[in-house]
Amino acid sequence: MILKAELHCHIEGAAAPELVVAQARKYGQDPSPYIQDGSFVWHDFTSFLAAYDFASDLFRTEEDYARLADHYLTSLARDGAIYSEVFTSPDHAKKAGLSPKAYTDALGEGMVRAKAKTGIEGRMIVTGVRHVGVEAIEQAARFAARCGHPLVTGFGVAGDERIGDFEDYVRAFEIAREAGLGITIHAGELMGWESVKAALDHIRPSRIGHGVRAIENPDLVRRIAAEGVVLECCPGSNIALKVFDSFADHPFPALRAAGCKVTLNSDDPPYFWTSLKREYDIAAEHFAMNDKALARITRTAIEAAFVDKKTKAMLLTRLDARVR
Ligand SMILES: Nc1ncnc2[nH]cnc12
Ligand SMILES: [Zn+2]
Repeated sequence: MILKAELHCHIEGAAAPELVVAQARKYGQDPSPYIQDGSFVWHDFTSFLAAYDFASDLFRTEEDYARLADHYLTSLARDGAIYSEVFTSPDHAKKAGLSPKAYTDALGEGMVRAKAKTGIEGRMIVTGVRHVGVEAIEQAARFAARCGHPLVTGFGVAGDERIGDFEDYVRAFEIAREAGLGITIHAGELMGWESVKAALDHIRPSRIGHGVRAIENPDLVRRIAAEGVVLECCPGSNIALKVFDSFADHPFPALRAAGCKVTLNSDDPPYFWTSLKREYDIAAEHFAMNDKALARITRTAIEAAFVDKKTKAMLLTRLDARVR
């Protein structure tokens, strides 16, 4: 099995429908508007967010979150992943009455449990959510900067890209950068190349969440390649959300051929009927990538990981031992 690494997965969005149904039962909620026949139901980005928020609101206690992280990382490890970064969302936990610290500690506990069973290394990227607002994003950055949790190594912004301006997030990212956190921001998913350019100009991230619509501007593609910005690509998500019509139309191969650093990620796997393993399978089937090329994708992800040098070296050694 090819060893894998993931940089872009929202932990609330990784909750399998069976787990969400069990949580709904636990809290006396009816999941049927959002889950039917064991599958999430939505039809566009707005209704996807509604299903996502419904499911997220069913994780309320520390044990709920510990189990969620343990469940997801353990399943990733079974699919050959040796490293996982997940986006965390203190705003979701706050709604359930859990402090950002209790929420983060709980997810960290789940990661420790998964590592004990499988060896998978996990890290957390605290995210602010665009459609919650600028003040909440800055609060999330301040929390990320001062929480001191050893597994919190990054800060990012996700949410509805159609809302808000990149300039508005500069302060939040400065707080995070000053604290030594890795920086990534969603751009070029729901919006076009201008959004990716604005993210680069204003936020100066080392990685972009998605970024795939940079393909609309060849100068921008050249800039991404020249600056070595890493793209957290999520092809299965993009097709499910109709960002592109089909895998044949997906720019992953073109971006890679242009010298951009690309990685493979699942985003919100059960919502998009995917998994990290399926993303690698998609790349093999639709982008004609052989095992060696896929191992190079894993290497790119580990090299771009928000993780200490010693752990990074250990992960690369594990990868190289398998590739040889
Ligand atoms: N695909 C996505 N884009 C933006 N924000 C998200 N939050 C969860 N999934 C997301
Ligand atoms: Zn995402």
